[in-house]
Amino acid sequence: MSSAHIPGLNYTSLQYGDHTLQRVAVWQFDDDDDTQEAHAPASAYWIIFVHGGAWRDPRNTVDDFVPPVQHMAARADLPKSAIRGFASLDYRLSPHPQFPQDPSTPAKELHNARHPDHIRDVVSALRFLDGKYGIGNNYVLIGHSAGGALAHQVVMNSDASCGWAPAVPLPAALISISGIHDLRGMVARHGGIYEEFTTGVFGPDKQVWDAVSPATFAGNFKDVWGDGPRLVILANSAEDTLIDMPELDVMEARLIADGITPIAIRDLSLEHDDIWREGTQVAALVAKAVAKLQQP
Ligand SMILES: Nc1ccccc1C(=O)C[C@H](N)C(=O)O
Repeated sequence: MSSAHIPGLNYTSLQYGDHTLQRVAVWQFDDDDDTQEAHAPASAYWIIFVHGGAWRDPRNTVDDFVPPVQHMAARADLPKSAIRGFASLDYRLSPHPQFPQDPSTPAKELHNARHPDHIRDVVSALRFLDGKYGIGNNYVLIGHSAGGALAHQVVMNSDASCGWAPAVPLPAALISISGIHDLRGMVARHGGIYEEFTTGVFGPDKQVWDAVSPATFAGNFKDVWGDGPRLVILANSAEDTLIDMPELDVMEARLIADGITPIAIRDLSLEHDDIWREGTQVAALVAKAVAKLQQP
């Protein structure tokens, strides 16, 4: 029994491509079957997670969502009637200097991705889930750290200025936790390892960094998102030593400029990766999003 098995939930691991990392983990309530799916109320949501790890850290996986799912499954304010299922997306990773791979590593296990491979995979995974479960726009997309950049990029992908992959239905709500939103600003403030992974993933051209960064997106978030609730929650922890508050501030200002007022939460607790590892706060943010979406 893997750690991904959670009491009361059915766990499935599915591949959306040939690479071992092109996989999604899905948890559904035990008594759900496809017939009931079809009759789920319109105000029930899929809760979909994109893990972080600077686009490259092999220690971050689909399993990062297990503690939050455990907490969500136990919350009275997230009843089965409000949740269609939980999913966690993996995507191909860039090389990590601390985890070199043997040259004989098969292609389907190699970590040699470069932008836009990561976002293409995330969009492919969403298309795969939509095809299998008919999700449409009825989902809350959560990203942690680099996953926060990827979650915003799912929306940006529908704009002609990006267009990395064929468009997919956009989420009803987006939650970016400790999200990376502005590569140029982040690298200017911290340099070092931040510059190393940014250059490794996106190359050295800062104009490319601006084009891919949610805070400096060439389009307009409200326009590209179209109709729907367009709910955004940005949440950071003051105890996070990897992602600082300006990374949230700049995204909040950007969304307001585009006509979307996000909910900004600056008082999460815990260190960067302890936020998902502990899980309670992620579950609470999802409960907040679902409550907002269900407000008449
Ligand atoms: N998510 C981040 C955000 C900002 C700075 C670093 C990270 C990292 O994930 C570092 C990771 N441990 C790495 O070595 O790739």
